Amino acid sequence: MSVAALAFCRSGETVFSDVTFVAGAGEVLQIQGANGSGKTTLLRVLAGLLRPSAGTIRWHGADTMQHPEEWRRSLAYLGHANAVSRELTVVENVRFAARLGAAIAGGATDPCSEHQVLGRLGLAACENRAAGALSQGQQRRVALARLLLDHKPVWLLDEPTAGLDAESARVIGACIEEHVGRGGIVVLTTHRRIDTVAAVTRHFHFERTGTCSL
Ligand SMILES: Nc1ncnc2c1ncn2[C@@H]1O[C@H](COP(=O)(O)OP(=O)(O)OP(=O)(O)O)[C@@H](O)[C@H]1O
Repeated sequence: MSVAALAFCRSGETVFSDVTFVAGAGEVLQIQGANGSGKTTLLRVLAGLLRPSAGTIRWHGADTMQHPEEWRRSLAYLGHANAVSRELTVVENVRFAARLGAAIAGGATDPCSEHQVLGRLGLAACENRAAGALSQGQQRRVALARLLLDHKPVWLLDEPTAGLDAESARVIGACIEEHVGRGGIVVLTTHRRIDTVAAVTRHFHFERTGTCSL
C-alpha cells in the first residue's frame, strides 16, 4: 500500500496535507496525535469514505480511486462505532461477517473457527446474547472477532483500544500481531501505543499543523 502527498480540506480549511508513506505486508503503522489533529479523517480517507483533496492511495500499484472495487474488497475498517448489529447475537454477528467475507472471496466459512475466535476473545460465554446487551469493551471484541474472520489483508483501525481494559488491549495487540504475522497490514490510530512486539511496527506522530510525512 503506498500513499503519496495525500491531503484533505474541509470547508476551505486544510485538515492534513502531504501525507506520504508505504506500508508493506507484515507492517503495523501506529499513528498518534493530539485530539483534532486529523487521525480519524486520515483513516476515513484511506478507507474511501472521504474523498482526498489531493494525492493518491495505491494498492498493488493501482490507484484506489480509479479502481475502488479491489481496494474495498481488500480492506476492513473499524471506526469509533463498533457497528455491531444490536439485535443479533454475538455469534450471529460474527457469522454474518464471516459469510459475507467468504461470499465476496468466493470461499466457504468454517463454523469451528467462529467458535475458536469467540473463545480466544473471551466471548464464548456470551455468544448467544444479543450484542446490544454487551458492554462497550465486549462489543469492541465482537467487532474484532469479525475482522479476524473476514480475512481482509488491510485493517484500518481507529483507536481500537479506546475505552478498553488492559486485558482487552492485550488481546487486540495479539490479534494485530497474528494478522500481520500472516502478511496483513495494519494502519491504526491510537492515543496509547499498542504493544505489537513481534510485528514490524512504526510509530508516527500526526501534527496539528496539517502537514505530516509519515
Ligand atoms: N464531520 C465533521 N464536520 C466538520 N468538521 C469535522 C468533522 N469531523 C471532524 N472534523 C474536524 O476535523 C478535524 C480533525 O478531526 P479528527 O476527528 O480527524 O481528529 P482526530 O485526530 O481523530 O481527533 P481525536 O483524537 O479527538 O479522535 C477537527 O478539527 C474536527 O473538528
